[in-house]
Amino acid sequence: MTDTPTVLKKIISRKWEEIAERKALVSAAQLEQQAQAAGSVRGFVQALERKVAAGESGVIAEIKKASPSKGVIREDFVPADLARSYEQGGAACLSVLTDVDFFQGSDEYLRQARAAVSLPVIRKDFIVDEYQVLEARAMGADCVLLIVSALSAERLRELNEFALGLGLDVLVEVHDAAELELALALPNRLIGINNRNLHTFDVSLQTTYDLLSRISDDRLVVTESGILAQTDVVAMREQNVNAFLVGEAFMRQPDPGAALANFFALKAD
Ligand SMILES: O=P(O)(O)OC[C@@H](O)[C@@H](O)c1c[nH]c2ccccc12
Repeated sequence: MTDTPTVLKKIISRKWEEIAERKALVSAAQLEQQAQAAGSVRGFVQALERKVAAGESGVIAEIKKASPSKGVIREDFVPADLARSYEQGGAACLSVLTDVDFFQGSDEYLRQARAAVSLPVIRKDFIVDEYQVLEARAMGADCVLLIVSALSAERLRELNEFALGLGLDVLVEVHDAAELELALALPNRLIGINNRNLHTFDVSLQTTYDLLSRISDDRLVVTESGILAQTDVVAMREQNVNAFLVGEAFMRQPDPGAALANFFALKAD
């Protein structure tokens, strides 16, 4: 019996080809020099902490043109304008998709977005190799995403250490209890719970609620994907989830930053 490749598996196998193509153009040694020459990082975790400590929501606002499940999400796509709009709307951080083949993203979008604002930025991609972490640091990212379901336990630990060693923050993303165990074995402050299953694309906010009780207060939980309405934000905040990663709901609005401000304009009582 052969397994039907899930979307995540297709993306990962293409990722290895992409890495080989890129290594042929820029060696790891060259990239290391670029990473060393990159300026200082903007504290990604710190920016979220600051919002949450002030009783506000820490919002990671995503710049995403398209996705494999939704196709093109936004036609009018100028990363620097989107970044400024998000900053004005009160985002704590930005997320920029850099995957080319499945999300129509680009490294250049990350550079353009970051240069337009003073917010920290996460490179949103499918990281499986140290080379991509070096790329992230070299292109100016402040944080990287590590998706537990895309990695072995050992690779997760190695890539995490490598990223932290370069001064990057890391958002470790989980989707179920087994993945969460692996994430909790790391010292990281941030735990992302992806409400979207990357194998099937099913989305349920229940994913976050189900995993919450297993996570102690020394972690900062980021609920990711499928936050579509202010009622979702209210429900999450009632469970003491105060950090959010939101893309599509903002990207579909003419003014994404204004949408963010509306979504999160909640009186803390
Ligand atoms: O557009 P949404 O449903 O608000 O989701 C944003 C973000 O969580 C989603 O893009 C995402 C979360 N983890 C990922 C991993 C890879 C690619 C994309 C993602």
